[in-house]
Amino acid sequence: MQAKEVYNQDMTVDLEKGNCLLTREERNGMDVNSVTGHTRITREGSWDDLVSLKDDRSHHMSCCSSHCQDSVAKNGEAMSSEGEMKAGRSDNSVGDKEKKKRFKKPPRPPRPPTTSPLDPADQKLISELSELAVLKRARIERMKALKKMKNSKPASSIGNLGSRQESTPMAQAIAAGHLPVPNVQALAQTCNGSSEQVPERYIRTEEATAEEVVAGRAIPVVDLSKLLDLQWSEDELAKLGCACQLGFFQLINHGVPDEVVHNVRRDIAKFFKLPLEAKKEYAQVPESGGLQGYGQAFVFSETQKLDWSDMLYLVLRPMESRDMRFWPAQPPSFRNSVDRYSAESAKVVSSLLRFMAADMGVEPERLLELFRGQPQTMRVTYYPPCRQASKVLGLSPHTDACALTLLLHVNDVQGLQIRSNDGKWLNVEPMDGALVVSVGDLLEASKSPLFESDLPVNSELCLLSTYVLNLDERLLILSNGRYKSVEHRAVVHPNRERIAAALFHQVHPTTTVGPLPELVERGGVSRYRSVSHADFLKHFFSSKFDGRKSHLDHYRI
Ligand SMILES: O=C(O)CCC(=O)C(=O)O
Ligand SMILES: [Fe+2]
Repeated sequence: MQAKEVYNQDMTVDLEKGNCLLTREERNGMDVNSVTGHTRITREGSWDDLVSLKDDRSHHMSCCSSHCQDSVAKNGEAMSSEGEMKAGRSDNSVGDKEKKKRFKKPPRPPRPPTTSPLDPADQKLISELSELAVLKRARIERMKALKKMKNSKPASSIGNLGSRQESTPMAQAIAAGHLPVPNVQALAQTCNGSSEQVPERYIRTEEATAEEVVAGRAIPVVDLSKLLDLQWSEDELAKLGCACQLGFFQLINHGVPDEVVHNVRRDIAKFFKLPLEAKKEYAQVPESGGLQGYGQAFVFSETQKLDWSDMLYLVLRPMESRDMRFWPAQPPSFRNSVDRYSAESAKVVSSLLRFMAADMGVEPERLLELFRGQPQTMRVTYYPPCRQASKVLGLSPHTDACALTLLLHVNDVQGLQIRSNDGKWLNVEPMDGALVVSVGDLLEASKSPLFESDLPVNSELCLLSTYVLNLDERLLILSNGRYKSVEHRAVVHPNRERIAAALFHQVHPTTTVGPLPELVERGGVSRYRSVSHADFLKHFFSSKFDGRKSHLDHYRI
């Protein structure tokens, strides 16, 4: 069964075509952005907001406009030069208007009806020209942006990051200063196609071989359609509660349409198949220590061991935080596919949070308020095959510094492993049609001595849990002390590439994470220090992945 809800429409921007309509969706009192073929910009405000939103994005909208593509269809060269003219148009806008008045084009004669379509060779040529034109436009945009960045101060002045976004993941990563490292996909081609050994910096003998890996123990399965169905809801809620205590589960019947999943998988896979130079159009900007874009992250020293993977990291929500310079325009449907998947996933997360609130005995609306704007980022990780697969790691052990992660296996290659209580690694098999959900650091609570007893968990006990969020002076509990953020890592396959897309869901930037004073007052044990969400992210982005030690334990008292 699919989750169905009624939406009110407000505003839609089609990134591929540059059309702008108004759509707004509300779902159970919370903004939920969703599209069917369009990118939707959901804002509290009005048309004025829409106008001010145009700034950076307008380049992309115009460069990818249907008008532009039309020109390509007729003349590829004309397309690129028109694109370049557009780039410089703003300076001469008055003159242009005058010219337009004087040289008003006569109306086009009606097109004769065409019965015979172009032959396949012509069509292929047209589509190749169109792709080239889009690539060229993207390169121009990127060069302009780089130039702008070089001339401006590093960090806070990058792209469309304003002061309001100081605590976004992107801003934190910029402040952290990640070091650039070689492209692993290219390195893998060299190593796999010859007898060349994998460079020493990738050899992880101690982790990769010393710890035991067990297969065959499945993680829990939660059915969202059952949660939404009164007949099954109670039983399924109990399952969800248990699953969150374990920290990882497979979510089936999640309601994300098959077509949306299919498209995003297809386009992500296509992006990583592009030649290196084309992917680099969207590279991170090392000069500024940026995290967004194509590259790697979490490398802070020249001697640090490196992961056998490349990534594409994008801020997806709130929509005004998007920096389209880093969003691939190849394949042409990439942006639309990611946007639709982002919107559908945000809906899934809202549903899950409601049920989690019910499981914790917390008012759903108050919990959802912490997630307003639905902050969401995406890390797509590409793990090339490696002849010495057992000696490298695709992604070092870590916990996710967010509230909830939705992981999509872009292809069917297994590689995710989670740390079990006995310290062994468990393989997580991708399940057809499922999303892997994991509890992040923000939803974790330390084990309070109270919860080690057999007392039932209810809202009174929630007050005694150790991890809470303080929003605008009001204390709200995010976890009732039961949920767990589990350490996990990714291994690589000896002869198959693997791709996984993780969507991280954060709380609103103004939120403060910290222990509940009542806990201390009532003689409980406070296990974590209070910290602003901004500092929480800052620390996450400035430490290398090192299991739980790297981040969550930093806040333990
Ligand atoms: O590739 C995977 O399966 C895991 C990815 C992951 O843990 C992450 O991106 O945080
Ligand atoms: Fe992760």
